[in-house]
Amino acid sequence: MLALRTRGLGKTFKVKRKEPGLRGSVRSLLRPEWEEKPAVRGIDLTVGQGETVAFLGPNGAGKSTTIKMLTGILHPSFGEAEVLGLSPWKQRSELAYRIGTVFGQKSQLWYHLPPVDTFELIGRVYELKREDYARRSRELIERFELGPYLRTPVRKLSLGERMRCEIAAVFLHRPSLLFLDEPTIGLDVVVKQRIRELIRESNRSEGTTVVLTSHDPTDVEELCSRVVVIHHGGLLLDEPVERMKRDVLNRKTIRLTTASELRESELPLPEGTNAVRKEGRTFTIEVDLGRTAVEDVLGGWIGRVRIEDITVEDPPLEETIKHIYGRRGEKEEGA
Ligand SMILES: Nc1ncnc2c1ncn2[C@@H]1O[C@H](COP(=O)(O)OP(=O)(O)OP(=O)(O)O)[C@@H](O)[C@H]1O
Repeated sequence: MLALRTRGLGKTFKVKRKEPGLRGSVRSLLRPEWEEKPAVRGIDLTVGQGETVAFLGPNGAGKSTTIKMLTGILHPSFGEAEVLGLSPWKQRSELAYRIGTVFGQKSQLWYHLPPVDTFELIGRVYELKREDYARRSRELIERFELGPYLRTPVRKLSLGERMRCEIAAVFLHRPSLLFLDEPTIGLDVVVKQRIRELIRESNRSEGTTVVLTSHDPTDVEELCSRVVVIHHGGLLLDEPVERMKRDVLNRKTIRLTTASELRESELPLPEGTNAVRKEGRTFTIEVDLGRTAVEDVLGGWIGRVRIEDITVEDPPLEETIKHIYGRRGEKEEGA
């Protein structure tokens, strides 16, 4: 069964054209001129029930606009969408009973109230039967280990504690489709891991469909089986995470600061590595894990290079997307 399907879904915003300077501001106030700004350029997408899909793209790519159309917040300019068999903008309140949304940057809990009060409120808004609400909230409080924070006003909770409550709250009405927008933003590594486990477990035990946006590659790797990349409002890539990992995430970035000035030619770089930047004494080196291992690269420097500092990181998602974009461009040119 399909959780959602879109055909040629798009949104064009009408924005005021503004000329520079004070005179321009006054003119656009008195005699505004409008221009069309395409945000989403016609997306075809299907997501099956129970799938876990990462929805990625650089800032301004059109992710939020797409999610807002799929949740009925925005009316599209063209195209069609069906979410759980409903039209999001025509049957918005019906849909609200069946989906859940978490925005990492915005809280749905009442700031001055303890989470337990918001839970009660959500139970009433979604018209859950008393005994059903009691059973479900008990189960979630246990699973998310919320006991210690339940009666503390939200304003006094740490970000990690609050996010656990946020995610538990969204599961109260048993949504069959979850939209998670940056659910682990700003959290420390341990809390991020716990949040991911809880989302994964809900997907496994309740078959909840998950559509996630995140700038953290670990969220994508650990939570999703499929990745959809949007760029300049259009679909760029739609493939299993495994394949993307093999092709693109199979890289690490090493940042090496040497204790003394070193020319690029003096740094031993084995096959499968590529020095992409040198700023002062800091080199940025990309490692293709399919061709060499990070420890072999580091091993080649020990005793030969005086090292002041070294870090090993995943390439930033923005770079990964640029890499995908480059690869696609090459394919299209070659076609
Ligand atoms: N209400 C609006 N009016 C005019 N333009 C808008 C509006 N909302 C979004 N846009 C524009 O549409 C484009 C897509 O924005 P959107 O917020 O969907 O991107 P995004 O992929 O979610 O980015 P981010 O990762 O930064 O949240 C951007 O160029 C943005 O400036």
